[in-house]
Amino acid sequence: MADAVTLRDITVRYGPKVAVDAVSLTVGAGEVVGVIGPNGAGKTSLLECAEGLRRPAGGTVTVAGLDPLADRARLALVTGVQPQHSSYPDRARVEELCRLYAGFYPAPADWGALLDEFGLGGSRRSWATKLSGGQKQRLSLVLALIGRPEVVFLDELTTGLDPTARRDVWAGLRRRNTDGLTIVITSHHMEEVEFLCDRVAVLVGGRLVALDSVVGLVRAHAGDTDRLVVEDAGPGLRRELEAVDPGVLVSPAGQKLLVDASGAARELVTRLLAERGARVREVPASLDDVYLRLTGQPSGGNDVR
Ligand SMILES: Nc1ncnc2c1ncn2[C@@H]1O[C@H](COP(=O)(O)OP(=O)(O)OP(=O)(O)O)[C@@H](O)[C@H]1O
Repeated sequence: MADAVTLRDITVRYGPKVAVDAVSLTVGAGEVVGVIGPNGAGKTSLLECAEGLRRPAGGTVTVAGLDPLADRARLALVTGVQPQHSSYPDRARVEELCRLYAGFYPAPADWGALLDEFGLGGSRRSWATKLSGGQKQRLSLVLALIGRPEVVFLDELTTGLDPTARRDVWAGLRRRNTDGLTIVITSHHMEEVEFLCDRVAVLVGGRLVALDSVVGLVRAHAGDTDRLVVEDAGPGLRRELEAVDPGVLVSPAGQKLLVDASGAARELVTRLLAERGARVREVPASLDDVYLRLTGQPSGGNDVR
């Protein structure tokens, strides 16, 4: 697989602050790569170097065989960018923006169909600035896709989108990826990254601390953190479980309890649950667990699957 994006030893500085510290990352043509990490980890700064929006203090970048800064005009024809925050002119309707963007490219996509696909068909005549946060986010995705790019950079892809819209966006990107689109996303939603990404780069404090498939990351960093789901937990069971050991974490999830326990505490928990006749199943460790391990903080997602 040829590389669509090559970032080699990229360093970004803001004054004395090192925001990205010698990060190397390649993205194969047709691959989907996610960049995750806490706020301020350097994800946007790194992407901006690939998008031709920022000159790194050190390192080299190639995107679709081009130098993003020297070949910016050509790069714009083959890449699409969904920035983290979009701002639109005050008096521009959605359809006017689409028409304007379509005019930049030699063979643009059918933007009416794109608007329909991403749930904006009824908003064609709306002022872009008056759209809701989630609608603005979807418009910026439509604008990123209008030029039929080879590579897209999507910064916080579905932040602010309702669950149905998120799934529509994922499905739309999956279809395009099947047709060859290379996708680089940043996201704080681990479920999204698990669903979409072939490989995941984890940034912490500007450094690349891990890069692998989700399965590889889980195996390397969270192999011993399978969780227990207790079905139909009776009253009082949560307190009993928490009393087993201070290291036991119990979260309520509807009628269920989600239990994190390892080592000796896990054995005690398992015995207690057997004594109480609880129905228990194991959920494999997930990217959430990897994130927690590598960053020391929860990702915000804690779904029982
Ligand atoms: N224009 C700027 N001037 C000065 N410092 C900046 C600038 N942009 C980013 N930073 C700093 O660089 C670091 C990395 O920021 P960046 O936006 O790349 O992180 P991020 O991982 O994308 O964060 P988030 O998840 O919050 O979007 C942060 O400490 C941030 O405060």
